[in-house]
Amino acid sequence: MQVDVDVDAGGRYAFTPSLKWDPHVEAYFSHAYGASHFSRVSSALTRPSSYSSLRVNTLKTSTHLVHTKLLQLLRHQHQHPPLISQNPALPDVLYVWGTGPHHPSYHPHPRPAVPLKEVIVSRKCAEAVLRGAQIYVPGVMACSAHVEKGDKVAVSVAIEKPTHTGGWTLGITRGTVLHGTPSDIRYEDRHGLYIGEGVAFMSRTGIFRAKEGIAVEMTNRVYHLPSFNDVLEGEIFLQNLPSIVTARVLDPQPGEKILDMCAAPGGKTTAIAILMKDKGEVIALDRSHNKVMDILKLADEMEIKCIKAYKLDALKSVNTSITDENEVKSEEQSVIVDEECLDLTNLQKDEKGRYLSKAVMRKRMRQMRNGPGKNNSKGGKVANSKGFAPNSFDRVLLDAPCSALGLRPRLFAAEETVDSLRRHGTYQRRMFDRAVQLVRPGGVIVYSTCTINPGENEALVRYALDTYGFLTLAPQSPKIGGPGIVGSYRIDETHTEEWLKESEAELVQRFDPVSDMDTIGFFIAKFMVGMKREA
Ligand SMILES: C[S@@+](CC[C@H](N)C(=O)[O-])C[C@H]1O[C@@H](n2cnc3c(N)ncnc32)[C@H](O)[C@@H]1O
Repeated sequence: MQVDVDVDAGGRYAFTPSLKWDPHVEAYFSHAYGASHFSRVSSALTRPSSYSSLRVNTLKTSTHLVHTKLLQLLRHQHQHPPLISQNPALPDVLYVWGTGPHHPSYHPHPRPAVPLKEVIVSRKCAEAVLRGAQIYVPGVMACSAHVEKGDKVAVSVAIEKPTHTGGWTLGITRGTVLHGTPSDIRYEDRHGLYIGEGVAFMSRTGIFRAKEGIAVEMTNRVYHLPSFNDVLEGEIFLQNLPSIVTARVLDPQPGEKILDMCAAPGGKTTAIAILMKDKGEVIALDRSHNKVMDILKLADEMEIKCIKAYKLDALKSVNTSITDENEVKSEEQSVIVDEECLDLTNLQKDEKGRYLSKAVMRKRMRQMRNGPGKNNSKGGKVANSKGFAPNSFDRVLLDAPCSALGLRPRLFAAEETVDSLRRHGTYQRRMFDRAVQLVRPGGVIVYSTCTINPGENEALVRYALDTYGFLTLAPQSPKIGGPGIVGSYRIDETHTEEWLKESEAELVQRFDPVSDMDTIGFFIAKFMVGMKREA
């Protein structure tokens, strides 16, 4: 009989990650948070939250009913089912509690002195595994020789390292053989980066030959978070607590017209529509075709009718030349055409019988090809929009694309520099300008991000209030997060980034990964729009 043995000499098989930052970014964040608090934030980011929050689709069911169904399901699946709890401030939300960190014991090879069988996964794969996922084929980078289906394997993570040219790389050729000895690739680097033990679902050869599928099923994890794939589809949505709060802060009312400027995959869009009891109009934009498809799919699953999703660059969302602000330009019908299979040697004719040049033929094919191809587009119908007339929305949500430095668990952050963080800020200000144009006087704008970077949060609020005299910060309900950051930071001789004034700090919500709420890092600001004057 094989026994669990703690093979962990010297903490090699522990999980004790530490997040590396660009030194200038670290200095900037240490100034904003204080060095010791930032060090705790940095460490909290490497762990998943201790619970998953589920938002109930109250159009289809009730929180009580979902609670009962989940209890049954979890009791059926687990010997010690996870705890489920509720927050009185958020009646449509259930928390399902995970456990960890655990210290798995790894099974040694049956023959003494033969090293453990091991698998190294990519950093992104490991982050998903820490959130409860299994290991899929593309995530495996290296594997011991002779791993067979059913073998137990110790799973560690390879994290990016700097290249000579200033970039970052995992530095492992996919398919590398591991010997379990110090001569192995990244042997020292993986010390303290073991995320658990699993059972190989395929042999080593299968793992590197297959294109998809589960490669390793995790059986013994550092963190246990229940997975809700395909569970109560359409009735629940797995969503971070601050995102749930954001939709409530927007406070959409039935019958209103709402714009969600950066909407995919539709978590907040659907939350907004449910709060409106599916009455009114929620316009959801995203610039990616596939992501608009995701919004439509989610709305369909949840049986929500009031959402209209369009593929549109939010920077081009203001159209001063149209009066019918919902006018739709065209519908892209999915046609799957594989360019490589089309014979470009046979010249084709246009509608008037003229021969087309190869360049025109290629362009036409590209336009037709919505199936999986070079643009990776999913098949399906997505509407384009010409944009919307100024002042045409009661409320606008700008859940901006951002550096995402609040997302957890995160095992690598050093790719962001002070310059790249500033570029996010510039992009967000341009988007915010469009939000200001599109909302009606008397309306509301909510701005949110999932980053801990004050340059994308408090600095945006400073820009908004200093640029648009008709905007004021509005109190938020529910208020679960903490205050914003007050002060400024001198980035260089020519540029100082200004954050909030004392009187403004309590009006925004900052979700701190270190706080008792144990959430992702997140920021919400709510603006009331007065009578508009030119900025
Ligand atoms: C933070 S995510 C939005 C998450 C979403 N609000 C939710 O809660 O499910 C940001 C989204 O902005 C989209 N995006 C980025 N730039 C954009 C642009 N210029 N116009 C429209 N969408 C954009 C990205 O494709 C991404 O889906």
